[in-house]
Amino acid sequence: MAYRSSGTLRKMVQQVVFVTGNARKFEEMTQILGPDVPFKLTSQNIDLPELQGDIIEISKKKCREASKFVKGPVVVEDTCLCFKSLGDLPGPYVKWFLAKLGPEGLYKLLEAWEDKSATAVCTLAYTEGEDKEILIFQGITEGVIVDPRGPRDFGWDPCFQPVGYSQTHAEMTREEKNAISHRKKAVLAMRDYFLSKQS
Ligand SMILES: O=P(O)(O)OP(=O)(O)OP(=O)(O)OC[C@H]1O[C@@H](n2cnc3c(O)ncnc32)[C@H](O)[C@@H]1O
Ligand SMILES: [Mg+2]
Repeated sequence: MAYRSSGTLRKMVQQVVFVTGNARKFEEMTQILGPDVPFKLTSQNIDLPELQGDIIEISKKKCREASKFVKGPVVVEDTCLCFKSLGDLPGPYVKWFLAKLGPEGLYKLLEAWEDKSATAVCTLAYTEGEDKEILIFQGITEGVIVDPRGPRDFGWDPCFQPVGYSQTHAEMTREEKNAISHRKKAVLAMRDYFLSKQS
């Protein structure tokens, strides 16, 4: 626990460690949460295994692994990109597809398919400790896979264009992406959980 000064009151603030090897995830999560958060978020870079299975199962196992290293409240995130025409693949395996094919290759995977729709799914798994329950918070954004446009500094952002927008995630400013993203929805669900615990 940490103490935070709030006016004349001193409130107990829970420390939560975000275990991730991806600095951009932490950066976005911090920006989405803003300054007034019901917990204090720090990050720890531990190389967790890339697991197989469905997304909830993967996220829970990942959280349990992380909780063995962090003695206290911990959160992990797993992000999927699911192509409707491909039966939701690459899904949780998008990291490897992206590493081998790049955003162009992801777009080309759908060349033969008329339906280019895709779902970005952000799953947060949180636990208070190694032997405690794991809670899941999920955020989903619908989009289409397009010929990549915009900067290449974060994952598959250049080839993901959210429904209702003419820009890819990569072409948006960070604020624009954070205002609508899969990550925003999951992070705010987690924040709401902490707020509800406080009241
Ligand atoms: O240590 P962890 O948190 O697992 O970080 P990671 O980079 O391995 O992340 P994942 O296992 O969740 O794999 C998701 C892949 O999708 C990428 N990715 C995650 N969130 C993204 C986002 O909002 N926009 C674009 N690409 C994203 C990420 O760079 C990975 O290549
Ligand atoms: Mg990973």
